[in-house]
Amino acid sequence: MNKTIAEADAFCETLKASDRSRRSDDAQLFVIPPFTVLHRVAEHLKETDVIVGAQNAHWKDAGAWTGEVSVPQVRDCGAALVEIGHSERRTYFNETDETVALKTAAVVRHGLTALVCIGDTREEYDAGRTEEALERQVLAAISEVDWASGAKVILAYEPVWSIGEGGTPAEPDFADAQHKRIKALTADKLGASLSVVYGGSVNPGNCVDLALCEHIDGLFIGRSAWNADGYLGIVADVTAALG
Ligand SMILES: O=C(COP(=O)(O)O)[C@@H](O)CO
Repeated sequence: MNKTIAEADAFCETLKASDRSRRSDDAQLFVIPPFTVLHRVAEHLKETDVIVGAQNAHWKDAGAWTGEVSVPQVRDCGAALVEIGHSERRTYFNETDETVALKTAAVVRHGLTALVCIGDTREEYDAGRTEEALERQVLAAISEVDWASGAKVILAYEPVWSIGEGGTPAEPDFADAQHKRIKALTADKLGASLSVVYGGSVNPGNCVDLALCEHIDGLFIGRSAWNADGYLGIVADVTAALG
């Protein structure tokens, strides 16, 4: 719940003016703005290589669901990707493993990429139940998807204890171990592993160490990327380190 229209415009202008040669052709950038600026940001960035996504979508295509927004609607606004199951949605808006499963299937059904967030709470982490929590969420997220249709699903490991103000960044080795397990689990269930990106207090000081981890396929950045220069700085550092 950040950015006015004017602020989103300024962010996009900086992104468009950025020196493309400072990053590798392999770098895939994405931004996931609020609904209020989704169409505008998608228009701004449509001639660029930056993917634009929505922060949520309902599992039904249309109907009497006042206040909700559907996958066809966000696709109509220019979204190519939809984030599902962020921990704040799970904590404050009663998002469950079941609704995450329905939403993930809806995103895939419409040909968009589902970016599904999973993560252990502080209590689960302290109790040594990280693996169990992640396995439960992964199995739920993939359970309703029609995998025969060329489904595009990316997982985001976002430890709840690492997100936002007061969050503790995960140690790269710890995050890498979770990613390794998640990838092995998806390979076992689907025949090929899903990509897994890491999110939670990613910042200029830890981005390279995280990105260099063998099983971390990308970074999902909040506060350190709200400012376009901060975002581009991390992209430049990471792509330089990855060669
Ligand atoms: O919530 C996220 C991480 O936020 P940070 O501010 O980087 O901790 C993730 O979903 C990216 O928005």
